[in-house]
Amino acid sequence: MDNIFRFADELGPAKIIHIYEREADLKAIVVVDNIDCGPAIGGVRMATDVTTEEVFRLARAMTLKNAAADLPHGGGKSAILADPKQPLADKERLVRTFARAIRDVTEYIPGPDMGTDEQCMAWIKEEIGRAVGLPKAIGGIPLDEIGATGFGLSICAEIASKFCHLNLEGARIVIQGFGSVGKNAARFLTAKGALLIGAADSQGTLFNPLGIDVKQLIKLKNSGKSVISYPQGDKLDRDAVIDIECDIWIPAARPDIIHADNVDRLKTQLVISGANIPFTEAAERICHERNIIVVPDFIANAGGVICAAVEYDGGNQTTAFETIAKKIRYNTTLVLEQVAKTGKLPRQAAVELAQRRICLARQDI
Ligand SMILES: NC(=O)c1ccc[n+]([C@@H]2O[C@H](COP(=O)([O-])OP(=O)(O)OC[C@H]3O[C@@H](n4cnc5c(N)ncnc54)[C@H](O)[C@@H]3O)[C@@H](O)[C@H]2O)c1
Repeated sequence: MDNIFRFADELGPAKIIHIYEREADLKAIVVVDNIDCGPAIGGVRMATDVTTEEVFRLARAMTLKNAAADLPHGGGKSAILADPKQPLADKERLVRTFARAIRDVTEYIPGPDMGTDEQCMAWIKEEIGRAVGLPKAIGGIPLDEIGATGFGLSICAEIASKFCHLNLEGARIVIQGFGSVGKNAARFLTAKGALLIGAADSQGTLFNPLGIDVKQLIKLKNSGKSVISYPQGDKLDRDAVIDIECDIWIPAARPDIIHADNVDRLKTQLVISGANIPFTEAAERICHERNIIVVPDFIANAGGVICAAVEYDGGNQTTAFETIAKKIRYNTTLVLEQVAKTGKLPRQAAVELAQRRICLARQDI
């Protein structure tokens, strides 16, 4: 038989639950990884092909992200094994059945993730009284609409740029992935004086060394078009975004985009990780050796979950922005100071920061 305790280590996971509800044909996995800092917050993913191992890895990432952000929350994640594009009435039935099935797992607070949205969270909240990432009408802070994660990335870039003697005013930025995270990172960074010179989506790359009008590009994207429909500038293929020389490169698309075989193509001083695990371990190490600072995902992109935690605590949008700025400013400084002092990899310094906070929380129990 499979070793069901194969993931167990000093942090968790506290619980792995497999749910099968025959009548609704619900198949789901819940991993509550660590609750030393408080009840676990983590998204509900809906996809047909998620494995227990993947849910565990995502839950562990939330443990580190929430602890690093010093939130009163542990890490968890869940998955409903189903097609997220099924008819809405069927999706609602499934999500509500899932909610009722986790009613007593009170140490897990569900949030939105790939394949679920604020409407799904509203159904869960109605069933069991707990969920984050809710619609505005029922007290939620619309984190994608306000650009919570992109805002956090801009704060992170502001601090990190000082560690590579870069002036954000006039800094050339390139963004891979122009969705919710990428668009808002561009919006907040250009408001601080940076110049967007490259942006890519799944259709291709737009390059304009003179600068791209971010408002116009966002309007174009929101109307359903690709970045390559922007009138001025060169239109290149999708992965050409990796080759554009710039000061700050922001991955905001998918995991494992930069690896040992393509990392040498990057010509930048600073990487602010918007996507989750956009660089492989080897690529992060190579960047470190080449003096390119790569700020780890769970430090840079914590804006969304910080916003969710503020919402859970009854706060509003203003409090969310203030809290994101304060926490990301503080953590980016702590991590990069450690790197400068010890020569450690930024990810190692960030993991140690998260682990220290979990240890402290344990002592308080
Ligand atoms: N939304 C959040 O608040 C949040 C928080 C933390 C982490 N993340 C992570 O950030 C990433 C982006 O999230 P999002 O919410 O912006 O998603 P999104 O779906 O809104 O946008 C993704 C964008 O990436 C583009 N893309 C996909 N594959 C690409 C490729 N190979 N090359 C270039 N562009 C590509 C898509 O065309 C799209 O423009 C994901 O990895 C997500 O897990 C999101």
